Amino acid sequence: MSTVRSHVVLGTSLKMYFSHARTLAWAKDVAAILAAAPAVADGRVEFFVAPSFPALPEAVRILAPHPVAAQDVAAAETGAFTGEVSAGELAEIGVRLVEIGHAERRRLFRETDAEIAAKCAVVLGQGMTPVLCVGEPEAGDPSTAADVVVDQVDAALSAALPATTPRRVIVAYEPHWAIGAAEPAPAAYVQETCGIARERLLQRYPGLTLLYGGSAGPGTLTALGDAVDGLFLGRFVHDPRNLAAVIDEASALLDCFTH
Ligand SMILES: O=C[C@H](O)COP(=O)(O)O
Repeated sequence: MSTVRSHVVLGTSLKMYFSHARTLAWAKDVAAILAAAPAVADGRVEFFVAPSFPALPEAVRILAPHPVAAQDVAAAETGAFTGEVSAGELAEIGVRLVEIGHAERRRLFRETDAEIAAKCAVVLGQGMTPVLCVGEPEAGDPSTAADVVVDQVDAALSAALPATTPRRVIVAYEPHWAIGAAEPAPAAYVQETCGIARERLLQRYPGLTLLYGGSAGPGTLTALGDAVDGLFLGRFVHDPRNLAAVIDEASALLDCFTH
């Protein structure tokens, strides 16, 4: 497949894997990697990280000017919701993106489409970018998977984002069965699913950025070609050297296109 791209978006969630100390040490290593990458400096490769809530303020400071994301947010704007964190407070401390509807939140915490839609609305209301996670629970065929993706995106965004609003939205396509696996979903499956879904979604969400997530790492971006705008990474960049390898790979793909 040809690689036609001018910009790559890479993000990662640390989920609940790291201690506070390890998160900050990892963020410092990553800040150094980003500072040394020309394609990051000139904006062709964009990178965001979603650490746990307590690490957010320090991560914002360490990784600046690169954006930091929260892994979740309250569906309500404010009030008596013990244990929740509001979109307003996240924006106040410098968070710029918020992950919403991850497979683990849908499955383990029974998060519903209505809650996910409400979270998207409060995040957009605060001027932040939702990183909306979607994907089918079980492996099937790409056309059925694309239906799930389109339905989940519509359920999350159609009320909060009128069709004419060119607001940036990041959709992370993560087949649930490929998360925490030994390897990503087969490239041909992802390419076909994303191709069908993107065509249907772009008409309604012109600011759409489509990422692939699920056991992604070095080699995934090259395998996927131009089917996605980037990757939502997990375990395989816990070692910062692997993140450096993915950034190098993204830079090489961009160089192929621009030279
Ligand atoms: O948030 C990231 C995704 O769920 C992927 O995680 P993973 O690469 O560890 O499977």
